[in-house]
Amino acid sequence: MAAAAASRAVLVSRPVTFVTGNAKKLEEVKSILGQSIPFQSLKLDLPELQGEPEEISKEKARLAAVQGLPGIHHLLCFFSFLFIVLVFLNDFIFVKLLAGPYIKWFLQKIGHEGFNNLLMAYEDKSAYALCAFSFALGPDVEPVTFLGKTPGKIVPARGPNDFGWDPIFQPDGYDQTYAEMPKEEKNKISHRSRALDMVKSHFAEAGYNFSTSN
Ligand SMILES: O=c1nc[nH]c2c1ncn2[C@H]1C[C@H](O)[C@@H](COP(=O)(O)OP(=O)(O)OP(=O)(O)O)O1
Ligand SMILES: [Mg+2]
Repeated sequence: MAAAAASRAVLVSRPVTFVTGNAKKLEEVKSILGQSIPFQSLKLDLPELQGEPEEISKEKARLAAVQGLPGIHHLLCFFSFLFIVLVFLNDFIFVKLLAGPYIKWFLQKIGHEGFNNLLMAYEDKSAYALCAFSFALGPDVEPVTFLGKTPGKIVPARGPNDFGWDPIFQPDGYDQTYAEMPKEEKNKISHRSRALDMVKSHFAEAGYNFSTSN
């Protein structure tokens, strides 16, 4: 009883460590979470892995726990991984492999226009934005993963060009791209906020009462 209370006290007195090198992601996480989960950020140079989103996310969390938090098992470690996957009725495999985990390189190499050109041959421009958070309690604990998804389509770039593929992604039910939307609006419906909702529920169910820490 006392031991359980003690270990919980350790948990609640530690902020979650959110591992990312991307300032824009961090900015969004800050405004989505507000005061609900105290966190600190850590920039680690992790390999950009390939494979299925959930597996990539889990493996990166595991690597972060080993690399960034050696021996500190009770510190919470978090990793975010996000990408966009284009889905076409008949070309699912092709397009999924084309973008998805490789979105970062695609953007660097071909840009927004290149993406649109690539899709010129297809009538269906549907896409979805996916966010995966994996939460590792330590290097030897299997990480838990939370996925958030927002469906939409790829359009010619509109809006400020200050965050990745925001200008070419228009969520379903909106006539603005992510980039054109006010930040609060994007944060209400984004893949990232949907994944963070699940993270919050998980912490609430597990009884981590972060608000009473420190
Ligand atoms: O909401 C978003 N709206 C627009 N673009 C976005 C979003 N979220 C990620 N992105 C971009 C950043 C990067 O070009 C690629 C994901 O790659 P990804 O490895 O997850 O990001 P990153 O390397 O910049 O940061 P990290 O240190 O967390 O790995 O999609
Ligand atoms: Mg990355």
